[in-house]
Parts: sequence; structure tokens; C-alpha cells
Amino acid sequence: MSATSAETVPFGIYIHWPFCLSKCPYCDFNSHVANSVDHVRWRKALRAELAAGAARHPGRTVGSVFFGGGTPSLMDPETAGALIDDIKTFWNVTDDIEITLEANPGTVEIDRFSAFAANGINRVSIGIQALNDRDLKFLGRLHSAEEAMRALDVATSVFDRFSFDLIYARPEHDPKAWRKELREGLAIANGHISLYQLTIEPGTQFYTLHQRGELVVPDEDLATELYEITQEETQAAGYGCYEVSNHAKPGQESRHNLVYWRYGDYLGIGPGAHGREAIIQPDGSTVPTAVRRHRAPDIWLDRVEKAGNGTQEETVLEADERLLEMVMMGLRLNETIPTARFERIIGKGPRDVLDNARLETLIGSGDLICDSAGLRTTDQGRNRLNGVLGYLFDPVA
Ligand SMILES: C[S@+](CC[C@H](N)C(=O)[O-])C[C@H]1O[C@@H](n2cnc3c(N)ncnc32)[C@H](O)[C@@H]1O
Ligand SMILES: C[S@@+](CC[C@H](N)C(=O)[O-])C[C@H]1O[C@@H](n2cnc3c(N)ncnc32)[C@H](O)[C@@H]1O
Ligand code: SF4
Repeated sequence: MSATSAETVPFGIYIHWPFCLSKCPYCDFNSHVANSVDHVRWRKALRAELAAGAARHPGRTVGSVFFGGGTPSLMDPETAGALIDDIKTFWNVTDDIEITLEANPGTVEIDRFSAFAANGINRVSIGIQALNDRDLKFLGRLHSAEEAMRALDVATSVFDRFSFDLIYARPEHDPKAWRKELREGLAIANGHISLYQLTIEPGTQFYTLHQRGELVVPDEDLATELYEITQEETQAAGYGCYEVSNHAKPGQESRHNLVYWRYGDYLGIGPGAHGREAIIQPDGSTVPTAVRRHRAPDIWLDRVEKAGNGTQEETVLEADERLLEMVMMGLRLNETIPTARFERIIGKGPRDVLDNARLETLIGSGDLICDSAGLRTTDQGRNRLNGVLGYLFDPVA
């Protein structure tokens, strides 16, 4: 028997709504601008894929549901409501289940917050991105700073919990201006805030501009300065950095995202959604499987209508892939990956499965800590996580 107690992570459900009013120039998420959307048809298809997922995962207890996108605040509130009702019919849910909706701060969406709350949403994550009109315009956003404030006001009155996103390290981002904007943001935050450095993703409009030299992002020194300001201001406001880009007051962490980072199981529904599922075998054992749905909305819809699910690929996750994913996700957090998690995922402790020589090097350089509790990064290691992971797992390092 293991010396550590078993780890349990609640089951999560992700539901993807792929449509947006316009495509932002930095965004490479699975989002599409459609002339019209047949809401009844989409509701039916999402419910069908959810039911198919439920049949494969009886007896689980759901701790979180996340409606992401795209812009899920554009879905009919009744669609969210029907899916939430289905979830409660198919499974037990925890008493404190977290049900998050990603929302854009447009007028249409804000006016529907109450309807979403009445249909079971209890947390919103709002894509504010910037708190001044000039930068909102640069980011291709349809909302103004005033609308952003209104969205936060309405969210405060309608939901117990909400979070919002800001994107920093914009071109020529002035450190003083970022400190001021962030302080302003923290003053209206309600326990959780996501702060992302602008990344130039292949296939986006910004990528093309960047390639042509027409968009220049902050160099390493400026990016580091902006990152340090972010850490100082969030800490001063009591918002601990619990994940690389996520800050929360104690107890306000996003439970759904913690399922991913703690390498729990989750079901993904809708175009392009991914899941990590423990598929039950005839003998009662389970096989850890990565599931991916078709990305293109019309192909996904067609597949669900014909076959009952829009699955494009199911891949059994071998022990080395599970180890890599679990460590990559877990080291993002400001907490130890417990030895019990290594045992849950691969049946052995960290020292038994990781390259001990490389581990020692990373412990010696002050990047990692590995003790009887498990494995974690230091602050330094988390700041250069890609390098740390590259070294730990590179087959030829
Ligand atoms: C990474 S952002 C985080 C947003 C916000 N800052 C928060 O804390 O909730 C969430 C986005 O990731 C993507 N996403 C999350 N879980 C997913 C899943 N299981 N399958 C596909 N995409 C997913 C979706 O595009 C979703 O809108
Ligand atoms: C799927 S997106 C947004 C959901 C919602 N439609 C919105 O726009 O508010 C989740 C979050 O990822 C962040 N994000 C997306 N692309 C990014 C990029 N290239 N660089 C930095 N952050 C990005 C944004 O903060 C965004 O709110
Ligand atoms: S950032 Fe949000 S609104 Fe903009 S294209 Fe991406 S998903 Fe749509």
C-alpha cells in the first residue's frame, strides 16, 4: 500500500461554443464568425454529445462545468440551462459545483447575465483585455472601456463569483501605464483575475503583421519588467499567483482549470473540445484516453447529427505521455505535485519515473524541489518553465 493517501480530483465538463461576432487579430482559439446560427439545432447537438459522454462515464461526481469559446455568452441562456439540467440528471454534482460562462463585455451579453444566472451559471469569466479605448481598438475588440466597466458592475450584482482577463505586454507597453491600469483592474476585481502576456500565434492577423515587421512586441527586458510589475501589484492586492497567468484570493481559484492543472478527468463537448477520459473497459478497469472533437463547426454538427458524437480522434495515453502531461500541467501551479498524483497517474513516485540526473541538475540550479511531498518549481523555475520542462524531458539532453 502507498504511504501517501489517494488523491481525488472532481470530474469536470467543458462545453465549447465556437461562434463570435468578429475575429480578434491575436486569437487562435477555435472561434468562427457565422452569419446566422440555428440555436435549436445547436442545442440539440450539444445535448446529444453530452448524453453520449454521460453514457460512457456513469457514477461520476461533477465538480465544475465550463462554457468556453468562442463567445458562449452569445448562446441562448436556455441552451446553457438545458445542458446544466442534463448534467444534473446524468450525474451527482458537488454541493459547491462551479459553473462558469466565458463572456464578452458587449451590451447583448451584459443584458443576458441575469438570464444566464437564472439558468444555473454561477460564475462568469469576462474578456476585458484592456481598460482603455485605444488599446481595445488595437486588440480589435468590439467593446469600449466604459462597456467593460458596466459588464463588471452587472457581474457584481448578478454573480457571487466572477473573473476577468487582461492582455498585457502590448506593443510599446509603458510600464507606468500598465501599473496604473492593473491597479485599476485589481480595485474592481472580485477574487480572481487572469493576466496574459500577448503572444503572437501562427495563423492570426497579428502573426502576419509581426512577420512583416509592422507589429513589434516588447523585448525580453521590457516583458520582464511588465511581468515583475504584474507580480508586485497582484501580491500587494492579495491576489496570489496560483498559476503562471492566474491570480486569486485564497479559495477563489478556478476549480475547473484546476482539474486540468491537477490532471483530473474531464469530458469535452462541442467543436474542437478536448477531453481526458478514463474509459471503462468490459472488465471494469479504465484506460486513460485523450479525446478530440472535430474543430470545424459544420463538420462537428453533421457528425453529431449522424453518429451521436463529433469525435475526431481518441488516443490511448501511454505512461510516458501521461507523465509528461501531468508534470507540464502541475508545475504551472504554485503548489506541489503530490507523490499521490504520480501514483494515481503512473503508479510510481517522482524519483522512480523522472531522469534522476537531470532532476538533480534542476534542483541544484534552484529551479525544482523534489522531496517526500512531491515535485514543485521554485519561483525562478516557474518563470522559465519551458526551459525546465525542455531539459527534464528532452530525449537527447
Ligand atoms: C485558456 S482560456 C481561460 C479563460 C479565463 N481566463 C479563465 O480563467 O477561465 C479558456 C479557453 O480555453 C479553451 N479551452 C478550455 N478548455 C478546453 C477544452 N477542454 N477543449 C477545448 N478548448 C478548451 C477555450 O477556447 C476557452 O475559451
Ligand atoms: C478563448 S479566449 C476568450 C473568450 C472570449 N471570447 C473573449 O474574447 O473574451 C480566452 C482568453 O485568452 C486570452 N488570449 C487569447 N488569445 C491570446 C493571445 N494571443 N495572447 C494573450 N492572451 C490571449 C484572452 O485574454 C482571452 O480572454
Ligand atoms: S478573443 Fe474571444 S471574441 Fe475574440 S475571436 Fe477569440 S474567442 Fe472570439
